[in-house]
Amino acid sequence: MDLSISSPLCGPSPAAPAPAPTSTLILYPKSQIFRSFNPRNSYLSNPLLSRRYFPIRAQVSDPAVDDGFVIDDVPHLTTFLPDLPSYPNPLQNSQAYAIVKQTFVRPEDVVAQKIVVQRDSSRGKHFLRAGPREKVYFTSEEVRACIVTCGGLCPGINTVIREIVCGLNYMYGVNDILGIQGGYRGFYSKNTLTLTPKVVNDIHKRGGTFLLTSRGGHDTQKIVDNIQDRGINQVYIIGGDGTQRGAARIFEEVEKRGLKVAVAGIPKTIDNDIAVIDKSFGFDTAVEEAQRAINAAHVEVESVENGIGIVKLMGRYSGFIAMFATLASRDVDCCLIPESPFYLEGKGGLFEFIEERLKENGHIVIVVAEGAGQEYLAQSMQGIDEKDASGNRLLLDVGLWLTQNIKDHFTKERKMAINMKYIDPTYMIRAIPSNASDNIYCTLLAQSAVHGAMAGYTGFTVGPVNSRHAYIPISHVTETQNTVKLTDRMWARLLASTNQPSFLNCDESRGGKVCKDTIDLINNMKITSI
Ligand SMILES: Nc1ncnc2c1ncn2[C@@H]1O[C@H](COP(=O)(O)OP(=O)(O)OP(=O)(O)O)[C@@H](O)[C@H]1O
Ligand SMILES: O=P(O)(O)OC[C@H]1O[C@](O)(CO)[C@@H](O)[C@@H]1O
Ligand SMILES: [Mg+2]
Repeated sequence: MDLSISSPLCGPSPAAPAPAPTSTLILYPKSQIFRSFNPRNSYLSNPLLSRRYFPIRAQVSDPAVDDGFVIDDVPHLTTFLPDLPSYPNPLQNSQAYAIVKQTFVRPEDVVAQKIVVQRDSSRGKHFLRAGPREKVYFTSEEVRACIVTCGGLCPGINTVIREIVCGLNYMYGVNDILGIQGGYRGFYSKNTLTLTPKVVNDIHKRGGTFLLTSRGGHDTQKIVDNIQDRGINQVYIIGGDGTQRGAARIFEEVEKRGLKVAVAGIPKTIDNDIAVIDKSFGFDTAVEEAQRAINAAHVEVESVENGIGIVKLMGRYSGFIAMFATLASRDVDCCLIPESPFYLEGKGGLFEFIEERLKENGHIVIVVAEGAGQEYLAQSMQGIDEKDASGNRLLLDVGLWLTQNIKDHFTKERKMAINMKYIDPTYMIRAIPSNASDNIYCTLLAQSAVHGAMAGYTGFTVGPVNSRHAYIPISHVTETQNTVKLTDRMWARLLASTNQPSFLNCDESRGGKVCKDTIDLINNMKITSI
């Protein structure tokens, strides 16, 4: 099979290398795009304009080729429906876009994942820039779109719903939009809602999700059967890492059945545990709301003698909310997160630190992410191995455990009078409407998703990469979870701001196993000093 490509843009390219077992890499002259494509569609007129390749993760196989410019491309409907007609984007007649210098994103516009580079560093991974394209693959009349929200709540979900509806209607003249109620199971167990700009007009002022949500219930076959039976051809899926994994299953089944259905994922989670994107929507609102709880705790404990305030925040596996809320507040003496084990007893332990702070300031505020210390708790509590309907581990309540242990230690062992205040605002910080900046973020996300689906992209998650919205292959968003890196400067900033113990120099007698895991982790990162 002749894999050489003649591309008018850059002249005859060097013969492509022998095809790799899974995908073939086409090497273009310097600074051109490296793409991989499925040998099935080996003919490419001009890869910058043609969509006829199967974009799998591109990898540069020949370091001699130079700058390692790689695109992590997203699937397009014409990948498996090669004869789909395209149409001029109606935005070219839109008065709103009339004076925009460059209305449409060019096919070669990409967003770099790495922006801190050295002169000779590899250019690395790039994603397609989000935004309207010159050509669309749906007429306004043929679009039958649906929106579904899954998983835990997060500020801004209703704004995303609203802006998908308004974006489809105002920008693309789409009038047939369905709301799937109650998460994934709603596809096959609930009636749909008809969504119009009027119906969703003010939902962004309320927290929660206008469409209801759920966990569990993802039955790919039943969901795609329902999409097919209802004649739905655009699916907007708002949810976290679990939801995006479900969206990837739906995309794969749609492609297997050869259906003209664009599947667009919009990442959502209060925990900010989704990889690749800068941060998830609603996160800033949640951090802002957490300030109220931390401030209340600080006021309470500084008004009494030996006041000990504990505030538990969301964060099942990732401690971003606790970390950023601590950094924003500056009234926090110690921040405990799932990624950084801690221990209570003995030298360097939490009890020792609390006593020092009480002597020094007369009060202390501790912020703890709900997922912190779970292994440690399990050693002293009847560990539960229960999971929620989606398979997420159910947590032991670290807030109450910590409160009880601190109270016992100081009143019974140290015979010290303390004033303990425990505040648990977890659900309060995720059930509120999004703030102004998150509302704007949600609007950009929704519009990017609409532009992408109308342009025929599918199997993508949309989100900001270095502040520029991009289309990311869903599978790459769910490959890893976004967690706080103890070796990052941000965590160092936190430790410097609270001056809390690092809890890394402990021995076997005091939960040494937990700390040993951390030391192993740090050693594996080849960190020479703590
Ligand atoms: N691996 C998977 N494959 C298919 N569907 C999945 C998968 N993981 C989760 N889901 C489905 O996605 C939906 C939401 O998942 P989950 O409850 O884990 O919340 P989430 O999307 O991770 O959001 P959050 O973390 O913010 O609560 C559920 O309906 C669940 O059944
Ligand atoms: O929404 P549920 O089922 O109560 O689960 C709570 C979990 O959801 C999240 O808010 C998001 O995953 C976690 O922070 C929290 O642990
Ligand atoms: Mg999740």
